[in-house]
Amino acid sequence: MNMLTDAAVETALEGAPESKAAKMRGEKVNVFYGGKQALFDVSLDVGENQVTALIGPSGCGKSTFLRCLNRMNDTIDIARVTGKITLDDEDIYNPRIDVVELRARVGMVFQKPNPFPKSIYENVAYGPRIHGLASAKGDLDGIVETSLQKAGLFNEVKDRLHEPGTGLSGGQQQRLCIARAIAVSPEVILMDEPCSALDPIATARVEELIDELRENYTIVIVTHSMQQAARVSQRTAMFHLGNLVEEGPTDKMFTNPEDKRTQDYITGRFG
Ligand SMILES: Nc1ncnc2c1ncn2[C@@H]1O[C@H](COP(=O)(O)OP(=O)(O)OP(=O)(O)O)[C@@H](O)[C@H]1O
Repeated sequence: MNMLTDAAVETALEGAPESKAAKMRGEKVNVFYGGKQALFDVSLDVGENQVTALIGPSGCGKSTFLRCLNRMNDTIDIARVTGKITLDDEDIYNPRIDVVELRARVGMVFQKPNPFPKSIYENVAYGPRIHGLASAKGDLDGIVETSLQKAGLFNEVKDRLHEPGTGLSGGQQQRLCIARAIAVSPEVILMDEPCSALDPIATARVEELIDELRENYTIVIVTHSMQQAARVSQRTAMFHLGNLVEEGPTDKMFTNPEDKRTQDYITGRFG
């Protein structure tokens, strides 16, 4: 006899740790900087419309893995990547892939807010303009406004769109960088310690924003803050010395990890 009614199954599934279809997938990824290997056979799925946090002690390879996801490691002469990384099942290291287009689909937000030395408007308009996403000035205005709105910044800057982006506070500058990433309609947003230069209030604002953004985007975030990983992510991946130690639902990783290294790291015994 089937003991579970449909409603009970639904409830059980709702309560189950979120495991979503992979938007991106790394398979046996190795990265070398010259003769030094920084990642060893890392296989990790990035679920669609969720936040995946990459954690682990300094130098364990979190940023290196993140940079593989939009081929930012290509910009480092001595870096060499082997293995396979897919976006919607397409190999992003295939020579036919247009890297500029890839980086529009897989955008990036860096540790230190880095607005261009241009107006707030131009910071956001630049990407859509070079990617030909707006055919008329009105379209571009619309993209700029929507992107700033999605980044939770529009109300704060709507009266000074033509003033320099560098004149904003650190937290506002980081949200401007998020608006700039959103403006080219990415599918995935990579964030490398996006709050490390921000004060607690600006951090809380960006964390709220990350939570809102996952409805429409897939997000991968590198963070040194265990609290941040616990607050914003649904999945967490723990790295150590270039290896992926384990990955799983964030709740489980922080309450009942499988590996002693994860346990030691989250309880502050090393790192
Ligand atoms: N451009 C580079 N050239 C040479 N070695 C590098 C380069 N970038 C990273 N590495 C090395 O690769 C390893 C992994 O570095 P990575 O920056 O990915 O670690 P991380 O976990 O993000 O560290 P952190 O938390 O300190 O930012 C380290 O040993 C680092 O020294």
